[in-house]
Amino acid sequence: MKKYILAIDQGTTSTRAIIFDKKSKIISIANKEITQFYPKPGWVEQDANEIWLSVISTITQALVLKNILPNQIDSIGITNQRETTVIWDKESGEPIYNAVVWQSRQSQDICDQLEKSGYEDKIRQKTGLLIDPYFSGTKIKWILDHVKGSREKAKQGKLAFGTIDSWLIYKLTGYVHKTDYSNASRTLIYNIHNLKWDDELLDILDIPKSILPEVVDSSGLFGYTTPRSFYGEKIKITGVAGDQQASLFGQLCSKEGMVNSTYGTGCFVLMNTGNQIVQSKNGMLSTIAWKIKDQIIYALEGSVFVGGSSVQWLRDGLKIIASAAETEKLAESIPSTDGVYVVPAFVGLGTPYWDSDAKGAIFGLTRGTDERQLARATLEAIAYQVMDVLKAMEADSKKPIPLIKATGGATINQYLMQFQADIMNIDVGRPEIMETTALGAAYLAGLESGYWKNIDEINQHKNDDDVFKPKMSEAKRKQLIKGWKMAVEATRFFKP
Ligand SMILES: Nc1ncnc2c1ncn2[C@@H]1O[C@H](COP(=O)(O)OP(=O)(O)O)[C@@H](O)[C@H]1O
Ligand SMILES: O=P(O)(O)OC[C@H](O)CO
Repeated sequence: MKKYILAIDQGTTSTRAIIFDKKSKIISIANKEITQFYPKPGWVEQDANEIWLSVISTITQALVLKNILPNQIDSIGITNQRETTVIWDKESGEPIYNAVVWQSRQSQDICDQLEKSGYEDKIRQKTGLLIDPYFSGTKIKWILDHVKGSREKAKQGKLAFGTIDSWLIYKLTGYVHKTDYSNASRTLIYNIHNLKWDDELLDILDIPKSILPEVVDSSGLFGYTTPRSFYGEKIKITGVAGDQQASLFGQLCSKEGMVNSTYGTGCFVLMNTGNQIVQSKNGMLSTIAWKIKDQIIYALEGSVFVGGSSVQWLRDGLKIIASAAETEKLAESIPSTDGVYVVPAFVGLGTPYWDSDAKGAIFGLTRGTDERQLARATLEAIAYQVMDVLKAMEADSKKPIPLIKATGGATINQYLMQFQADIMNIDVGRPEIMETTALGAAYLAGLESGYWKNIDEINQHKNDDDVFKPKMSEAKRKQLIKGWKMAVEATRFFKP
C-alpha cells in the first residue's frame, strides 16, 4: 500500500492540507479560508473552533480528492501562523476567548507598561524578541486580564495556552499539550538560551506556568490522532514548526548563512545562523529555527507586516485593479514609476524600524500619475522593504548575502522578483514547488517517522529554482534607493 505524508499548513488567511509522496511531489491539496474578525480598530481575531473545523474539512477533501485512505498516511506534519494565541479549558476543550491573531494590537497598553518598566533589554536578551503586541506573551496576559475568572482557573491548572500548532495537536490527539521549539521561541516568555519557559518573564506578565505546553523537538513524536479525529486511524504527528521556520526548512536552507524570504500577506526573511544566537544591533529578531535531536538551529529574522496585502489594497481598497496578477502587466507597461513611491506602513513598520505609529504614504504624485505608476511603485515597495531587512541582516551577520530563496503567493509576480534581484544586486531563486511551508512540515514529520532516511535523501528531490539575476546599473540602483530612503524618512516624520 502506497504511503504519503500529510502536511497541515494553518496560515493566517487560509488552512491548507497537502499530501506529499516519497519524491516530495504534491499529490493532493485542499484549501479553506478563515474568517477574520476586527472587533475594534487594530484588533484581529479568529474563531479557534473554525480553525479546527477547517483542518478537519481540508484533510477530508485532500484525501477524498485523490481516493487516498486515512491509513495510507504515514505521519502528519503541522505548520502554523505563529504567535496567534489560544487559551482553552482542558476539560471541555473549548476556547475561553477568540484566537488573538499575530497582527492584533490589543495588548499595546501592556507593551507600553513593559517598556516604561524598563524590561526591553531583559526581554531582548532572554527571548531574542522586542516588546511588541506581535508576540504571544502580552496576548496571553490580555486574555487572562479580560476573561472573568480565567486567571484563577489558570492557577488551578484548568486552562491551557497554545499557539495554533498546540491547539491542533490537542484537538487531533484528544489530550496532548505540546509545542515545538520554533513556536515556543515566538511567545516572549521562552528563554532561547537555556531552552526553558522563563520564570522571571512569566512572573512579570502574571502568567501561571501550569497553562504552558511541553516543548519538544520540531521533528519528534507529538502524539497520535484519536480514531474520532482521523477516521478510525491512529496516525502519528511527528513534525511541527512555525510557518516561516518550516519554509526555511522546506527550502532546504539547512546550512548557516542561507536565507529564505516569504512573500505572502507580509514578508518574512529568515537567515539560518547555525547553533549561534546572533543578537541583532539592527532591529532583527533572534529566534529558534528548529531543534532536531541534539542539534538546535537559530535564525535571524526580519518581519515586514505589509507585503502582498498592499496589492490587495490596490484591488479591494483603491479598486484600481481587478486582480493581483494585473499589477505585473501594469508595472511592465511603463519604463519607471516617474518618481512615485508608495510606503505601505498600514499597520506601522516592522523590521528594521519597529515604528508602530507610522502610517502609509504616497510620494511624487503628478497629474500624469495613474494606476500604472501606483501598481509599479507598490510592487517595488515590497522589494524595498525586503531590501531594508536584508541590509540589516547583512550588518548583523557581517557577511554579504549573495542569494535569497523566495517563496509565497506574491513570488508568482515576475516583475517583483526581477526588481528584488535588481535592487539588492543579488540572485533571487524561486522554487518550482511554491508550497515550501507545507513541504517543510512534511520533511520534519517524514524524517522522524522514517518515511525519508535523512536530509540527503530529501536533497535529491530538490527542484531547480528559477533564478532572477540582477540587470540594473549601479547608478540607477543608487538613485532609486535614495528616493526610497527619503520616502520612508518622510513617512516616519509625518505624525501630526
Ligand atoms: N500576481 C501577484 N502579484 C503580486 N502579489 C500577489 C500576486 N498573487 C498573489 N499575490 C499576493 O500574495 C498574497 C498571498 O500569498 P500567500 O503566500 O498565500 O499568503 P499567506 O500565507 O500570508 O496567507 C496576497 O497578499 C496577494 O495579494
Ligand atoms: O500565516 P502567514 O503566512 O501569514 O504567516 C504569519 C507569520 O507566521 C506571522 O509571524
